[in-house]
Amino acid sequence: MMLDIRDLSIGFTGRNSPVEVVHGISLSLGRGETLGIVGESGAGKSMLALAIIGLLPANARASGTIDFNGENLLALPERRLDRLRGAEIGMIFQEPMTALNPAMTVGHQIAEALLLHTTISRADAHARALQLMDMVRIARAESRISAYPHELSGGERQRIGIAIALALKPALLLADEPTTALDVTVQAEILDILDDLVTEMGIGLILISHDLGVVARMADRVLVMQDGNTMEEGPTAVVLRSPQSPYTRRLIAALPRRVRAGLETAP
Ligand SMILES: Nc1ncnc2c1ncn2[C@@H]1O[C@H](COP(=O)(O)OP(=O)(O)OP(=O)(O)O)[C@@H](O)[C@H]1O
Repeated sequence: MMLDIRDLSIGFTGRNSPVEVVHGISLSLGRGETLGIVGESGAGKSMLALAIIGLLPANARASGTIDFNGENLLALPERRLDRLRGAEIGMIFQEPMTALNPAMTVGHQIAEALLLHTTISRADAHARALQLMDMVRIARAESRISAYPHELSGGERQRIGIAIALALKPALLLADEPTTALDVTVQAEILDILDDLVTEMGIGLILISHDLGVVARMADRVLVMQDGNTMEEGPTAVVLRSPQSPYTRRLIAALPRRVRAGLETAP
């Protein structure tokens, strides 16, 4: 397995007693697989993703192991983590505007990821930025490459976020509510792009969402979290067809009827 998390707990130290928000989660993911993590606000989904990429808040403490290709990410020195981040593990955030630099053209931001981590020339980085923009299906990339983030739509900004995350061909992509801020139609396009990347590039994708409908469409396996615990984990079709935990049943029941009907007829 590319990623193998065992007994991961995350807590916050504070003036009062320490508070644990993730309690002994285990999961694994291979290349070309999508794992959906679903659960309501405060379940600990984002903390889990931040622990994997080594970006937990300063007052957070994690225990357990996060084995990524044979290395325990929780025990790596910061410099090694810095290299892994971006190069081997990419992350896409909910609100692309806050992840992008408003004062830099989008082409420049994609190229910068390449220039920082590789010995590529400026001209090649520019050409590669264009290619990446094509990959995330930005029409007329040549004319959009010199646009600033505010000149793009929300969906286009999220595509740029994905292009940056992909620049260095990571093996693992973490997407935390990547479509929550977007219109439904744009949401579907972004999910299709992510789905294609998993298939075509063999990326392992962790897709985090509070929306079981989104996860059900995308994920091979699903992990249901509540209050920092795993409530249920298994192949998506099995979990949807015969949910074991009352919490999962409630999530399924809360889906719009049309979505539920679609899930039942899905392969
Ligand atoms: N810096 C912090 N200090 C203390 N507690 C925190 C801090 N950041 C987050 N938490 C707590 O950690 C818990 C898990 O938060 P997390 O953001 O992982 O949830 P989530 O499932 O991603 O929810 P959402 O969908 O709202 O982002 C929450 O109870 C939150 O209050």
